[in-house]
Amino acid sequence: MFFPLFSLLGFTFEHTIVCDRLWTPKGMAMALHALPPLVKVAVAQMTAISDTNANFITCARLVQEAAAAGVKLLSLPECFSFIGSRDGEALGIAEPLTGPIMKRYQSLAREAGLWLALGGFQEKGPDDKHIYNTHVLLDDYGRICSSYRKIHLFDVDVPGGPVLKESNNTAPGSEVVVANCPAGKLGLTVCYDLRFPELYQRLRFAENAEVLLVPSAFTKKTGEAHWELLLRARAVETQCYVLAAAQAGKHNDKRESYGDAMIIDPWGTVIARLPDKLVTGIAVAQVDLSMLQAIRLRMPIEQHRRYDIYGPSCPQQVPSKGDEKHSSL
Ligand SMILES: O=C(O)CNC(=O)[C@H](CS)NC(=O)CCC(=O)C(=O)O
Repeated sequence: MFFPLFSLLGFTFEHTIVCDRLWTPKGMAMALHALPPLVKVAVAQMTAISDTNANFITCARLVQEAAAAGVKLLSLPECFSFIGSRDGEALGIAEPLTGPIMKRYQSLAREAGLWLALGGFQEKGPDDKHIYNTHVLLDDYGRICSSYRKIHLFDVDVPGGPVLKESNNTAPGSEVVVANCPAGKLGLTVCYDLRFPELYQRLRFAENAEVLLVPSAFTKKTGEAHWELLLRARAVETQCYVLAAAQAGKHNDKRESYGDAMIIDPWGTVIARLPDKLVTGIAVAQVDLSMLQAIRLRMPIEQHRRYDIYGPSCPQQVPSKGDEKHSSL
């Protein structure tokens, strides 16, 4: 009974839920407010190289394309500004967030009038040997709203693929970051973070995120095996939208990324993806927060959690009594 009903996602389903909500006191209160508007969002796919200017030109084109399509939030992939061909090359181009590279992207967001999530910027690090891999959110005036420094570094000997040791040149961040934007409450993450569900659990169940950003530069090998699987799992288990911008194709002789940028809804359905895994472009979809709320209301996994048995994956997850943040709709 339950699942066939759920499979009717769409206007009919949404309408049913909206009516259902009216029967609860909170639903009544909600009915007095307008439903959350549908907001167009997009993810970008590109092949960054070791030339910040060339990459900027590509990003500017994608931003203009997004603005022309009425997009309010565009997510650019990890390393949108630079992918080096030698180990440690990124150290040479790293800048503080107040530097000229960031200024150019700020102008881009302001001129296009859209929010721009810069999925992994080479931010000058704590010492000469390390950068931060920083996800920066710009608003539609080009102001820096939030920044998140990648906390899980990719030190992996990929089976059948390259050995990468991100921590050689990158220092990890230490904070979980959420930020409000017109598309909802964003959870900022980067690439390899995707493999650590505890972070996403915290973003949803402690920080109340609604849209998870996972800008990436996945390796070809691991992308083939895990990319879509992990993204859809994160969407389903958090009941969030997932925006996954991606690097794609050959950056240089040694480095190749998987591509397949996509947008997933809170039911786990891929609602937009680049038609070709290797093409440069954007994929556009609408974020519908009333649909997200409907799913959370009908399947209240937030209330069904048994922290008393298996413990929280982070202490912040345990709701304190009367904490509004943790109550369902
Ligand atoms: O090194 C740079 O230039 C920028 N950083 C990256 O591209 C990072 C670290 S090497 N890549 C990943 O995290 C891939 C994760 C991945 O592929 C997986 O989890 O399977």
